[in-house]
Amino acid sequence: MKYISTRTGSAGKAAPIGFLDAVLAGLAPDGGLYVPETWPSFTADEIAAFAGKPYAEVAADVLARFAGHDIPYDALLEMCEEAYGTFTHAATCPVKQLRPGQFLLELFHGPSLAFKDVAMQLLGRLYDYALSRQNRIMTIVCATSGDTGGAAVEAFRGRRNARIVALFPEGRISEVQRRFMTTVGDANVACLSVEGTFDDCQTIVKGMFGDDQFRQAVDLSGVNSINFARIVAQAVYYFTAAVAVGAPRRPVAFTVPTGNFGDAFAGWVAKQMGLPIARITVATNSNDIMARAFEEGRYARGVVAATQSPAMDIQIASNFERLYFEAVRRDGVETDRAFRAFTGTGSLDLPPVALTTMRETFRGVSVSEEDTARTILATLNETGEIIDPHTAVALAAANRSPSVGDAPVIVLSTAHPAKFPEAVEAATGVLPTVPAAARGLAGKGERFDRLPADADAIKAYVREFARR
Ligand SMILES: Cc1ncc(COP(=O)(O)O)c(C=O)c1O
Ligand SMILES: N[C@@H](CCOP(=O)(O)O)C(=O)O
Repeated sequence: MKYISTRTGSAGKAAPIGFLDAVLAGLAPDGGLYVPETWPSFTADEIAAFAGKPYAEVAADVLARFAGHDIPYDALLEMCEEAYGTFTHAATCPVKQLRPGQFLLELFHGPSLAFKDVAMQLLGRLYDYALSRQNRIMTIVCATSGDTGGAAVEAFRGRRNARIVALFPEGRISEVQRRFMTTVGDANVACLSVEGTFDDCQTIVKGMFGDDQFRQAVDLSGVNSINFARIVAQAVYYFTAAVAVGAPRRPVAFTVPTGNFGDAFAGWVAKQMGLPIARITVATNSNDIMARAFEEGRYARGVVAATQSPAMDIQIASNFERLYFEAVRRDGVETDRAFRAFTGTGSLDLPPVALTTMRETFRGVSVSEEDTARTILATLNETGEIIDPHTAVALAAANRSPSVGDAPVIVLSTAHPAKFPEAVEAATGVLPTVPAAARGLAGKGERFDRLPADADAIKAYVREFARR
């Protein structure tokens, strides 16, 4: 299995590469994102056979379709078993019924209490596998609106073959999110509070990949959802959840709280692989670029607003480029043109045929702050569940969306409410119970630096860190 860039055929000319090379590369040298040359698939019988299997086995089966000959199956299975052994729930990502036909997929039982752990715990092990064989130490730089950073720090802290720098937007993430990153003492971890938005951090990280000299000097890698392994690992829970509620015998629908569009795109990947997904509802807060794109046919950047679901305060959704590439029939030259134009003007009109293709799977719903808070309260009153504000955005969107036939709706619950105690308390008057992973964070000393959103200053910081 080879991987190509979404800008394949453009002047940048990125050559097809294998799975592990694509994992370590982050962004392609032409600025595009890696996708497999063809999408592998499962038969309905193979999908049905996932029912009742341990999560780690399903993960290894899905990953094996993408890893090709790069990693033997036994090694993959061992990595998956180790990765999901760090989760505190026996089912790893359990499905819980909320109401008739409506389910929550709990993705927050990992070490940093957010869905990012599902992929990141695996990535830590994939990097070890690849880099120890190459006797190489890479520098990972990740941009975070709160959760990717904590999960990445948890996954890579103390590893010999990687060092990690997490950039987070100053004052725009919750205290618990920040402490998951800043309270670890490991020498291979650095955290940087950036005076800007998540979009500023993400643009700076992408710019680093475009700077050949810098990329080589620090041996740069990226674990944001630009990394294709993140997407594959996140596709796994679409299979396990769908099978738990009756797929492939019947189609299912998903509602996904969305920022960078990695998680929703992972659902699209599962559909490509044969999972009968009737619809993926993309739920956003008031940073609604993705909801507007599907509803209005125009992908247009707005100004980032701070909300009670801060991890979704994003106005440039990296993974939309992967969907666009597919919707324009894998025309890399057109994708390159479109996303260069978007970078320049901040807006992109979707070609009608591409929009029609996207709407075969996706619809967008934007949810207000009031509706988010109301949903947290109503869910507690009606079901006894305390949900976090990101999950509430998705649940509010699901409650507002017409059903697709009798397809059950699975709402992705992407973070533990204890990561956002202020928002939960404001909505309900109740503080969520703090799980063991977050206990004691408040009493630990923090270690982070501060810089303006200046690419050169941040590159100099990363260079210095990589030299240590
Ligand atoms: C808790 C939570 N929910 C939802 C999202 C949005 O996911 P994505 O960026 O994959 O769209 C994020 C950030 O990625 C998050 O941290
Ligand atoms: N919401 C994310 C933003 C980065 O998303 P990623 O999936 O591309 O890593 C966060 O919490 O950091």
